[in-house]
Amino acid sequence: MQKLLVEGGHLLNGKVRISGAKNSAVALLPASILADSKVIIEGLPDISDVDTLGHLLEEIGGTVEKRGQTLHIDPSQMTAMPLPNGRVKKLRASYYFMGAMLGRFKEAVIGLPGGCYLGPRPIDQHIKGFEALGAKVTNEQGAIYLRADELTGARIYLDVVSVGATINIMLAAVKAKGKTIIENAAREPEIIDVATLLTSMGAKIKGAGTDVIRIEGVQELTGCMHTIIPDRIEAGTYTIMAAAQGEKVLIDNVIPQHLEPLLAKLREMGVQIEEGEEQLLVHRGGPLKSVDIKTLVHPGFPTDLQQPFTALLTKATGTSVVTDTIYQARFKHIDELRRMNAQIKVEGGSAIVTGPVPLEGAKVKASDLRAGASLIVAGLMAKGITEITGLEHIDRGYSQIAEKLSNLGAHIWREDMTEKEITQLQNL
Ligand SMILES: CC(=O)N[C@H]1[C@@H](OP(=O)(O)OP(=O)(O)OC[C@H]2O[C@@H](n3ccc(=O)[nH]c3=O)[C@H](O)[C@@H]2O)O[C@H](CO)[C@@H](O)[C@@H]1O
Ligand SMILES: C=C(OP(=O)(O)O)C(=O)O
Repeated sequence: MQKLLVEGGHLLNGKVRISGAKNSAVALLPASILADSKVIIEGLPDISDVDTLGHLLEEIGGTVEKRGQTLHIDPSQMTAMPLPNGRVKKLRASYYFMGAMLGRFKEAVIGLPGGCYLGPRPIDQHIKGFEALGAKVTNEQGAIYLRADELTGARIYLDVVSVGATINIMLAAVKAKGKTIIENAAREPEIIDVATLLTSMGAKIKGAGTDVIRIEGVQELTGCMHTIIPDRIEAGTYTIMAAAQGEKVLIDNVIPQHLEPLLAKLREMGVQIEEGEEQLLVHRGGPLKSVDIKTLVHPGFPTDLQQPFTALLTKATGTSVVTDTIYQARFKHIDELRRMNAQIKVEGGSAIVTGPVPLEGAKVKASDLRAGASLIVAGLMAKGITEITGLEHIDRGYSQIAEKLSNLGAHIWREDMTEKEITQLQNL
């Protein structure tokens, strides 16, 4: 087991290249199940969620070959192998095996997913969608059993705007008989990316990226090649790091339009940002001003950037109010930031940040992926050394984060934990 050490106070300079999007990758890999021949996905991030999904594809009989950042997936020999336990629990996106296996085999057994604990994360809208398409769905001892004699297109109105439900229903519907309409669909760029892959495979999908998606079922889907979009949350995280501790940082391989709500807030704080076609240049400016943020469904401020942004707000002058309307309890990073001297209180479902305060290095634990990013942002600014444990969360979603930050001039490195430290951590 390892920990991450960050010696704060060093200015960031230079260029960082953004990897492929985690939340696309984790849907694109399961989508390959629907094809009858080889699917090639280029530009994948080097993260443990991708490795885990690759192993799950192998568990059901697929052949998965990694060549650099490209995966060659041969789904032709896959079967409806039940996956009630094991790796499915290591991440959230294993739920996409439900839609993809139901679409191909008309049956699936998938254990309830894991992923970041951000308060309750129900999947009732996924199940409502599968049932509307004709599947019988039961929950037996923590695994979801799905079976259909035939899948038939349906009109499905999502009661909650959900990324996972939108993609999962698309996966199940592309081979259903007739037309499916998903209303009140989520509009994230990752949904468009998955629809692009499915369309290259032969699916007929219109409206991905809007709140009404229309799918005309087809009988066969074939192999294809697809290049993933850049990770807007990773790009946003580095933009926040540059605002926190950068001198002149170029963020490369980014689609600036995907980051508009973040960029607007950073500019409101006084951060100088230049936008190129696929790049952002973040300059060191004067003192930062406090701002309020409220996370919303896309295209609002993304919940996945709330935690790293909260760390940046400790540097801003004044009081900032952070409200997460997607995950009201996504505040596990706050106690850890407080250990580093941050002045933040959670009141009435919002975090209230008072700044500026000089942060101090401390021993802290990442409770989830973006809490980890938040602690790294804080560690870069803090006086002294910050020791971060819980790296398994950070590694789910950030490709080579220590290497990328070291290249920008940060003093950050991994160390093996001693037996004593591991025992102490397990007893926490
Ligand atoms: C793998 C992946 O892509 N993860 C992202 C995805 O998660 P995920 O797909 O799990 O998130 P959803 O968009 O489904 O969740 C949005 C909200 O809807 C609620 N809900 C969702 C489904 C459902 O059936 N019932 C229900 O009530 C959730 O509890 C949450 O409050 O979108 C989240 C919101 O942008 C991001 O934080 C995650 O990074
Ligand atoms: C919450 C996240 O991921 P997941 O849905 O995979 O747990 C995230 O990426 O911030």
